[in-house]
Amino acid sequence: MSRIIHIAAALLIGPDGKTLLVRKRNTQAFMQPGGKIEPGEQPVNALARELHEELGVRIDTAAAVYLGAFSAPAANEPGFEVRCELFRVQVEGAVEAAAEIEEAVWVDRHSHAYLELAPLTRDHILPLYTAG
Ligand SMILES: Nc1nc2c([nH]c(=O)n2[C@H]2C[C@H](O)[C@@H](COP(=O)(O)OP(=O)(O)OP(=O)(O)O)O2)c(=O)[nH]1
Repeated sequence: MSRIIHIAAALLIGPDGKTLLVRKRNTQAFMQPGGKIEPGEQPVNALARELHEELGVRIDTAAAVYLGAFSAPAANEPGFEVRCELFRVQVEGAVEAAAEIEEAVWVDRHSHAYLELAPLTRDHILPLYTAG
């Protein structure tokens, strides 16, 4: 039976409609900003905490739109599945890669073709973004 990692993550949309992907230190694949939900923590609060730690972004949790739960093989932990509570979050100001984020890139519907993507992002979240 596969082991499950529960995360909260963002489909983060910038002022020009592009979406943000991040790559963590010592890893290759780009993925959604976000991270693990701590015991007893509401997913949207986990998301707000992670976005602040990783990108210096403060979000209004009431304005985050819940898009559903999505699962895929975990990118950086072989044998694990990631289960993601996904929220659409609009940001207006600048974002700044911090903590374990090595790189953050804004992509549009066409410009992500050359990036190595985590399965969840590649198979579920970017298709949702592209269709939207
Ligand atoms: N944040 C995030 N993690 C993802 C995505 N896709 C995916 O497979 N994962 C995996 C990578 C990791 O195995 C796990 C998230 O763990 P993490 O270590 O980044 O989370 P965290 O920031 O809470 O870290 P920590 O508390 O363990 O330090 O989920 C995604 O789109 N976003």
